[in-house]
Amino acid sequence: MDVEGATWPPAESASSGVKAVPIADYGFLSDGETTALVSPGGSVDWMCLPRLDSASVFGAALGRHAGSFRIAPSDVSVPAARRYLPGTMVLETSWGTATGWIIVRDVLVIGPWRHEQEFSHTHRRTPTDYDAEHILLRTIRCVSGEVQTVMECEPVMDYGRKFVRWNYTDHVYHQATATAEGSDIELTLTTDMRIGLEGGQATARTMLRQGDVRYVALSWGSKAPPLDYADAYSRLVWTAHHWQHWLARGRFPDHPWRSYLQRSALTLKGLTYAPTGAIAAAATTSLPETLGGERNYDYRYTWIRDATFALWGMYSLGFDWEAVDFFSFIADLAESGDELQIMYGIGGERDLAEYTLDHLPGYANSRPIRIGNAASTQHQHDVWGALLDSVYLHSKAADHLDGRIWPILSKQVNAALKHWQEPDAGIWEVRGELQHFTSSKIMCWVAVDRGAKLASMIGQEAEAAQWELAAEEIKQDILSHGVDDRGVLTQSYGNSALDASLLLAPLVRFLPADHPVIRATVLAIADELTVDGLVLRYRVEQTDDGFTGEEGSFTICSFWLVSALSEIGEHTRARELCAKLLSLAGPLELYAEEIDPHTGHHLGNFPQAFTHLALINAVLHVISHEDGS
Ligand SMILES: OC[C@H]1O[C@H](O[C@H]2O[C@H](CO)[C@@H](O)[C@H](O)[C@H]2O)[C@H](O)[C@@H](O)[C@@H]1O
Repeated sequence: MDVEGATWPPAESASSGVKAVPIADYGFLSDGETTALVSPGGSVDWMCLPRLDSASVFGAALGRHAGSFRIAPSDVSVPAARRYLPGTMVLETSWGTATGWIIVRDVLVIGPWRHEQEFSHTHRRTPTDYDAEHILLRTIRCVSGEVQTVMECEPVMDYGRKFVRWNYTDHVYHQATATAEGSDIELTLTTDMRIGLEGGQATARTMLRQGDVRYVALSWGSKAPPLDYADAYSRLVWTAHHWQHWLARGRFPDHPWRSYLQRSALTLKGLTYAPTGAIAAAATTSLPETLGGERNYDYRYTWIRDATFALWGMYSLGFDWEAVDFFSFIADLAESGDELQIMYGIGGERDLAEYTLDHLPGYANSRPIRIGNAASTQHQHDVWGALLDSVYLHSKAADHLDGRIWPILSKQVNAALKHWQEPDAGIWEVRGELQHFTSSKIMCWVAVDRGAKLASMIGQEAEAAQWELAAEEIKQDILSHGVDDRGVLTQSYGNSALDASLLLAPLVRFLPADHPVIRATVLAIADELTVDGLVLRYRVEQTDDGFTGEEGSFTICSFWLVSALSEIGEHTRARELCAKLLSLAGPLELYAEEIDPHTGHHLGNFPQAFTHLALINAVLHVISHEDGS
């Protein structure tokens, strides 16, 4: 962790006096298998190996003794500038010192597909042309003057519990390996700097002069690391081009807000676990929703809801291959015969039993740190609608429904029909008493409505007619029990609380956007469920969600409000809110789950798919109105 926070010196750890890095100041790296967070101070404070949901090897974001990997000038802790190389996931940090300037570039390396002689042990989807190389590469270039530069690599395996032992290899002073008892991970550090081994730390200190270049590669797989700068540089360039080519597949409007759309698309792709097609909800666990509070969860899993909504966002930008992979992931799971869970491990694991890590202090002393997620065994009745809607969207455009998917889908429609009258934990996964959540019932309507449309698309007319009738019955039930005296959709049957999940009603076309119930609901949420214009999920004092403490505004809900305001014709309000939300992005245009409406600080796991997918939908809504379409 940085000793000085860059733009936000917030919560101070009582035990250490060290300031936490503002969550949204982290840079996000991904190779489609694992992810990393890099602080403004040049420290990799979060990386889990070999998968993004494995135990961390760098865990300083949750406790400064849990491992970090820093490259920076010896005497400066705040960089001059940071950016992604345009259209890529290559992070560039520029450092100005009293004596000169260096530029550090960080990347998780992707190279050409390399399983030619033997099958991959992890990939289940159709092979692509590219593959993660399992290398975290950091390059340094001195562009003027001279700069004393330090590298400190201190991994601690198993979330900071297993200290490593370093050993040199035959590449004298230029390569060393790190292992820890009880851990399968072997790390190899290769560099053209001279490494010293000090306990659990591999370090280098060197004076770089104008024109000097250096690299450091940390690798953990079978692919050989670069042995010289030229090789390192060409791998960085290959990876940069890979991201740019991927991005070029999308359709982005020629608009000042384009970069937010592009960063969101890259982030969603970066949260995708390429071997299976699963999309993780976020790259982290237990970044807190309230500083010092207990609302800390593990998001490194794939929720059907989050992932299918993400595909919705990607689809609007022209990306559809990711959907094919994700549907195949779902098909693998569904064909095993068990009921569809609301979430899975990114490798398809069903058991995500939750436990806490009590040895870590947590981000800004926010405890507990949770691994696993107890919500995985919940009944959340929106899940069938989320899946059906996503498949419908993709099938409608292609005018084709994959034969493998149909039996799975019809099973989900029947599940919605069987359970829609029962209470559930809802889209917000409350851990209090089950309720008749109105938004869950709306999503059951979505499941049956889309099921009917898909059935008709493939000529199953009898089923289509039956489901159309059933969908209408659900709709009438909602309108009879889930609307208050003001004509506003309520959080649950018989309870007049507001809930931002009802902003989905116009977005999923439950009722036409000019219907009085939709207009009243959107305006009530805009006026009564906001703090400084930012939307809360619900009022914590009105909702038994099973936790204590406040939470910030939920950014997905604020972006949903932008889309919903657009839908009901409140274009000026929609645009103003959208502009405000974009102005609250992190310096690298990334978002966590929540924003504290009083301070603008980002809270919760990071970067979060939910926020980025809703951003895409909101921005496209606003831009399409500007275009007059
Ligand atoms: O509010 C309590 C719940 O918070 C988390 O769930 C939230 O994040 C999920 C992943 O993005 C999202 O699908 C869900 O709609 C959100 O409410 C947490 O994962 C739950 O365990 C927790 O009960």
